[in-house]
Amino acid sequence: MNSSSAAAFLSTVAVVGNPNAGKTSLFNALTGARQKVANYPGVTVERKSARLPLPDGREIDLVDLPGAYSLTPRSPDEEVTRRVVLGSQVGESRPSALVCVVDATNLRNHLRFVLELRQLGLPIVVALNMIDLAARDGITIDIDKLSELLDAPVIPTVAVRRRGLGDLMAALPALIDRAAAHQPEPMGPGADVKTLQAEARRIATAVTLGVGKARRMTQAIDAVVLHPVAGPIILAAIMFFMFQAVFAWAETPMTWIEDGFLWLQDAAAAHMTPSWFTSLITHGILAGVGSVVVFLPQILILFTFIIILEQSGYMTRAAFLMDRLMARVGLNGRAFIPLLSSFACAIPGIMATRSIDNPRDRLTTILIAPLMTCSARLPVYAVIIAAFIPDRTVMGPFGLQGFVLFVLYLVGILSALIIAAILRHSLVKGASQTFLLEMPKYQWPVLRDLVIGLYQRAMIFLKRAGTTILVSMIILYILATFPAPPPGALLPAIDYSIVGYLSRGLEVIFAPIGFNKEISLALVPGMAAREVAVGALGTVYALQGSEDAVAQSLVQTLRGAWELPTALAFLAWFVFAPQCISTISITRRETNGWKWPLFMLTYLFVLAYVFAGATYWISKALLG
Ligand SMILES: Nc1nc2c(ncn2[C@@H]2O[C@H](COP(=O)(O)OP(=O)(O)OP(=O)(O)O)[C@@H](O)[C@H]2O)c(=O)[nH]1
Ligand SMILES: [Mg+2]
Repeated sequence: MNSSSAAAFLSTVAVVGNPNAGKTSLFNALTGARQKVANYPGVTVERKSARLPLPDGREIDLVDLPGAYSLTPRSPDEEVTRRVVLGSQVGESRPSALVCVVDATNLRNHLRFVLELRQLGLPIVVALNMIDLAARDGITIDIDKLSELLDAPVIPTVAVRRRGLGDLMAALPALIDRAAAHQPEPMGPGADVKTLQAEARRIATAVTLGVGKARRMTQAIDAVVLHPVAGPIILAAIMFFMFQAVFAWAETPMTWIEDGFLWLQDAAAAHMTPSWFTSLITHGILAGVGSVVVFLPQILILFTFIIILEQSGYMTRAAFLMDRLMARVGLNGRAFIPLLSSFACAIPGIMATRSIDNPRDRLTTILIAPLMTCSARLPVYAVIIAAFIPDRTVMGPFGLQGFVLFVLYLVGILSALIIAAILRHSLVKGASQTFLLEMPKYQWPVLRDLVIGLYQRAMIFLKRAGTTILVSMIILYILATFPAPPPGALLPAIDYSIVGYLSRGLEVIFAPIGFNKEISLALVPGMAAREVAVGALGTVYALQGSEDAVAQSLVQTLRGAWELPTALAFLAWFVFAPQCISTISITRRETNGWKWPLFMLTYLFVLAYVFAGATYWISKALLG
C-alpha cells in the first residue's frame, strides 16, 4: 500500500469520557504525545490527534477530546466532543470507533455517558481507568460481568503507570474490523437521561464487588481544607509560601545564569575587535536577552508549585473555596480554572474559558483574565523587587521581597474581582450560573507529568527569549544606534538615535506618572511580550554605559538610575499593563470581533496609567 492510499484508509478512533477520567493521560501514554494533564475537570478544551501504530501493522488516527458528561453539550468544549463524535465537524471524518474512558472509582456517574455513546452504534472499547485508585479505596470490579452488561470489551488500565496499555492496543484491531464491516446504524430516538442514569446505577451496583474503607482519607483531608475558617487560611498560607520560595530558592541558580551572561559579555568584548557588531552582540543581544533569561529559575519554582497543586487535586478545593467570593462578584465558579491558567499566560486561560457554558460569564472571564499575573510579568516584578526592595526578613523567617511579590499578585486578583463586579452591573449584565464541581480524588503528583510540565514551561520561556525577545532586542539596538551622533557630540550616542527621539516623545506622555525616558521606551517593545520590557531596559542602559565600564547587572544599574517612587509606579503599571499583542488577538478570536479586545485594551491602559500615577505621587509624598 502506498502512503496516499494508506492515508485514505486511516481510521479515526476517538478517546471519549467524562471530564477528569484520564483520557489525556491515556492518549499521551499510547501515542507518546505530551498534552496537558491535570487533576481537575476541563483540562482539554480542544481536539488533539496523533498517529498510533497498531500491533497488526495498521495505523489509526487517535483523537483526544474534551471531557463531556453527555452528548447534549452545555459548553463550547463539550460541543467539540459532540461534533467530533457525531461526525458533524466540518472537514473531519466521523470516528469509526470509540475508546470510552471511565473512572473505576466513579462508575455510577461515568457509565451513563458510556451507555449514551453505545447508542450511536459505533464499536466501543471501555478503558476502565484508575483501577489503582479503586484498589486503594477497596473497590473491586467484576470486569467480565461489566463487559457482558455493556456488550463491549472492558480493559482495566492505569494510564499514568502505563498499565493495561498492551491489552487496550490488542483490542483495537478487532474494533476497526468491526467498524469496517458494519456501517453504524442510524441513531434512534435513544433512551432519555433518566433511564440511562438508572441503568448506569444498576450496572455499577451489579459489578462493584466490595466497597471497603472507601474514601476515608479524602474525606478527612477535605474536612480540614474545605473548612470555612481553616480552608481559606490554608489557601492563603500556601500562596504566601509559594511566593516566598520563588525568591528564596531561586537566588543561587539565578546568580549562575547572571554570571554566565556577564562572562559571555566580557568574553565577547575581549575577543572581538570593538565595532558596531561587537556592541550589538554584547550590549544588544547578551545584555537584553540575558536580563530576561535569568528569571528562568523563578518561573520554574512557581510552576513546580502550580503543577503539584493541580495534580494533587487541591486546586479543585481551592476553586470550591473561591466559589462563594467569585459568585458574589458575579463570576461563574467554572471561571476559576481559566483564571488559574492565566497565571501561566492569559492565552491558554482565555482558551480555557470554553468550558464556561454561559456566554456572559465567559465574556466577563475573558475580560479579566489579563489581570491575573502571567508568568511574563514575573521577570518585570522580580527585577524591580531585587533592585529596590531590601532583602530583609519580616515576620520571622519570611522575606520582604517575597511578601511584596505576594501583594502584587493579590492586587491583580482583587482588581479582577472588582472589575468583574463592575462589568456584571454594566456592560455584561445578566444572571450568572451556579455550577457543580466534581471533586477529584487526592493523588500524589506523577513525577513524569511534573517533569514534562516544567520542561514545557522552560521551553516556552526560552523559545520566547530566542525569538520574540531576541528579535525585539536586535531591532531596538539598531534603532538605538542609528543615526550615529554628529562629530563632537556631547551627549551619549543613544540620545541622537531614532530611539532617542522616540523616547523623548514618549516621555511627554509618561513623565506625569513618574516614568523616565528609558521606561517610556521599554513599554513599547513590552507590547510584544511583557518581559521584553526588562530586556529593553537591559539594552538601553547597557548602551548608555561608558564603553570601558565593567559590565554590571541590570539590577545594579537600576538601583543607581531610578528613585523608589518611580520603581513602585513601574510595578503598579505592570499589574494592569495593557497586555501583549497575542492576548489582544486571542480575545478577538474568542469573542469574534474587535469590540471586546479594544475595550480590554482601553480599560487596562487607563487603569495602568491611573494606578501607576497614583502610586508615584503618593509614594513621593510619603517618602519626602
Ligand atoms: N492514579 C491514577 N491517576 C490517573 C490515572 N489516569 C489519569 N490519572 C490522573 O487523573 C488526572 C486527570 O487526568 P487527565 O488525563 O487530565 O484527564 P482527562 O480525562 O483528559 O480530563 P479532561 O481533559 O479535563 O476531560 C490527572 O491528575 C492524572 O494524573 C490512573 O489510571 N491512575
Ligand atoms: Mg484531557
